[in-house]
Amino acid sequence: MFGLFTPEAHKQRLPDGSIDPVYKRLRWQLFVGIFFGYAGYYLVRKNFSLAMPYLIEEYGYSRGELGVALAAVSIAYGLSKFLMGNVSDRSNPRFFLASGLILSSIVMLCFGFMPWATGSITAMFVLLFLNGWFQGMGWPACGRTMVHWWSHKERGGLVSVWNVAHNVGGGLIGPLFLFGLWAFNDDWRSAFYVPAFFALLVAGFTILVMRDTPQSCGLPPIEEYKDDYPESYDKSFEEEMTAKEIFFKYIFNNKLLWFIAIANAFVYLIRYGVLDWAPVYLGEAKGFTVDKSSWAYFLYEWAGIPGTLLCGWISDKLFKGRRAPAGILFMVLVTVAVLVYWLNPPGNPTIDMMALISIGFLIYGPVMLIGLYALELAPKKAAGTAAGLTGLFGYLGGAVAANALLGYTVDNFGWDGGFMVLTGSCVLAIFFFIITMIGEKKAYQKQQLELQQQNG
Ligand SMILES: O=P(O)(O)OC[C@H](O)CO
Repeated sequence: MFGLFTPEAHKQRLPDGSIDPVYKRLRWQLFVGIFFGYAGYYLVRKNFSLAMPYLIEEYGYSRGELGVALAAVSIAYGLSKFLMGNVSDRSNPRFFLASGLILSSIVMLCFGFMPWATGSITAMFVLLFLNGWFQGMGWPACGRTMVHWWSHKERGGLVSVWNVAHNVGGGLIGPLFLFGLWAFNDDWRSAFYVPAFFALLVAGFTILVMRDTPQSCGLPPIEEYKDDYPESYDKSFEEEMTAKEIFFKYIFNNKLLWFIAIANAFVYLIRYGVLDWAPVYLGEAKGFTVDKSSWAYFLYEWAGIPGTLLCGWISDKLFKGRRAPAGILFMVLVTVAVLVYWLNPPGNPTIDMMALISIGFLIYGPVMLIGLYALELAPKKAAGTAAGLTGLFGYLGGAVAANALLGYTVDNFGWDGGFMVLTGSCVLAIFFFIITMIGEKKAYQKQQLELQQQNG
């Protein structure tokens, strides 16, 4: 199986006249592959929550027990995005992306068709852990494709458009579940097998459309094609690296990467803290009914789409490709929206909804920027591992804390305590973005100085 992942050998360069049309066609084809591929991953990542009410009713599991099982996804995903990210940096994304999706779908088919799979918390924990692990194969494979096929200057716009794939996939699981209930006589297990079926179709599609590097298709590297070279670029950027080289040369000693990874932990605490607790908070503290809070949940996800696109555009155009200032701007606005969501007295549901939608609109921009920035902070053969490090912090630090720490805080200190944690996270995320911005400026000045010295 691992032979399947081996990066494809470079092919003889195509004649000059074919390079432009082939590059253009393949870039469209690959974008469709990674967009639908990653949306497919979310179909089989977030669907377990839909089955939870039925698991509570039929099997008598407590919320706490299911919460522990669910935490397995975040723990495994955080570890895997980093470790499988490193494997992905040395693998052909055509098969790597599809393999993770197929394996994740198989786990969901087990939940759908094997009664033992939902028969105990241990079985669910193990299966969800496996699912989280396979899920970690998606982002890095898409990242590898983006850094090999789009040049540095193009990536702000590209990554922000690609990034909305996860909102599209995450938003589709609700309607798919309704379709499953309608098509399969109200069988709630369709929450597992219907998205798994669609995810398998997507996996087949990605195998058809995905390719490895431009050189494996007889094309020049993207830097040459677009005449857009990163400052430190040299020929060695085109050679595949060993795991040791990636970790020790480009990841562990990369200070800016560590700062954005820590910022990501706080950003993810807000992303999942607000999202996962929205139905409970709105019901308990603001008197929302279930259907209203489900809508709020859906709108939070889809508001992220225009917000992400706007953030990418602002970062590229207003801040000339610098990521940290756009991150700071959006996080300051997130803080304001979190304060409104917290302090708005009960009885003003429109303001609550507006605040929640604003958080959804604003938070996915920084989420995207951190992923994009990670891709930019390492050479392209180490990009997946770099993004993986931010995922490790985001999920092991942020998402797990969003469930466990927030739940514990709300139990012991009420919603005011919970919102103090969320507001503190906003402030800390901004703080780490500021440190990154200072580092970003220093690195830029150093590069300019080196360039001046080289030129004369
Ligand atoms: O939370 P992840 O790892 O699925 O990433 C979501 C977004 O794509 C981040 O850029």
